[in-house]
Amino acid sequence: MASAARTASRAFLRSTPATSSFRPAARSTRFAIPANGLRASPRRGYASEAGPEKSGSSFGIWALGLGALGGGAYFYLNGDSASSLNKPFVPTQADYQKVYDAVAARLSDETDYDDGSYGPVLVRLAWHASGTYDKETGTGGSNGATMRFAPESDHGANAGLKTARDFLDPIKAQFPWITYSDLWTLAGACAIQELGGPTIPWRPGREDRDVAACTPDGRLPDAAKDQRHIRDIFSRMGFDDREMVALIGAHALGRCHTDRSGFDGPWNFSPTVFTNEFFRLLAEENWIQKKWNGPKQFTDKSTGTLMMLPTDMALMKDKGFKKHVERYAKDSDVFFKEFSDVFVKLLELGVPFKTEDRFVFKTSE
Ligand code: HEM
Repeated sequence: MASAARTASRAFLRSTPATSSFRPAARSTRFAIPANGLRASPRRGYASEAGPEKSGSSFGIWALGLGALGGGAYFYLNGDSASSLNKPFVPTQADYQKVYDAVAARLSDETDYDDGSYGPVLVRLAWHASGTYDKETGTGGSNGATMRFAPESDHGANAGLKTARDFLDPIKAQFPWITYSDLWTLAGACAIQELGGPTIPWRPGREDRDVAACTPDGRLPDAAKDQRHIRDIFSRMGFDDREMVALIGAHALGRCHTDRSGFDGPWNFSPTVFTNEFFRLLAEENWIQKKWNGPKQFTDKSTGTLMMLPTDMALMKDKGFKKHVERYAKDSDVFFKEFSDVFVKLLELGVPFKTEDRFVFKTSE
């Protein structure tokens, strides 16, 4: 069970600040909130829960009206249990919450993997799907889910992500109306929330694209490099120093695998709980180069069981980055807030949304 994994993992925490369990008060609301962060009235915006299934013969007019309004309606003509044959299916916030719940349930059921959760690899899938964005050309980003296809699936940086894609296949089969690109990003938001992180307001609207939209290799960061490389890669996506550091704080979750990246080990003692431990350890531990027959990485002097990548260490070498590492190490609430904002931005890069409203999913108990 994910909650059991969480409990076990929390026991590993050495000195997580009390504030690390911070959750914004809005996390349990099911209301849509607009992109500017202000709360909107319930059921406003993207799609009404009173869907067209109920409108019978007026469907044609209804659908035309929706199209004219650019309402982002989806038409799913076969197979969903909720919609009878040949009637359109327009997903509502409640439908996306069902997808969220199914991902959360699967996370909670499938604990016989890595440190007890597929959550970290789902976060990495959402990030690698989105982090190919190039603001100059408008190419890449989460719109398209082109990592389903070679050559993108075979890019070195994406090694191991088939595990995450396969994990989501039964969810896609259960909710065939959702696009892969919406599903992968929704699952990333779900994993952050379910692993104790901040709420990640999310909105639908991504469309799957074909193999022709695959991005060229080399758009994702190379962990062996330095701060210049981090700035090159992340400013191509449109992020500033503060946002770059906040995003890399996702290394609170998961671990490196020798058969994927070549690197080895977790960044902290609670790899299935979202915390600011990555920053605290980066700022406070004594990190030494690991002696091994593998790529250059660093290990903590105290226990020799944790790891940092060269790019993680670069965050402490660079003045512009270091001040944010120290801010986040000191204040978990600030990290949670700024991570949420920038993760939302990452998942939305280059997506031609038709709605301003975002959903805040209810986290499982
Ligand atoms: C300089 C930027 C970054 C570099 C060089 C980098 C590199 C890596 C590497 C080498 C791994 C290990 C992969 C494996 O062996 O399984 C990894 C894992 C991971 N990364 Fe990053 N990463 C970066 C930024 C990010 C960002 C921005 C996020 C999310 C917002 C992220 C989330 C993760 C997660 C959650 C894992 C753990 C996956 C697992 O446990 O399977 N990373 N990263």
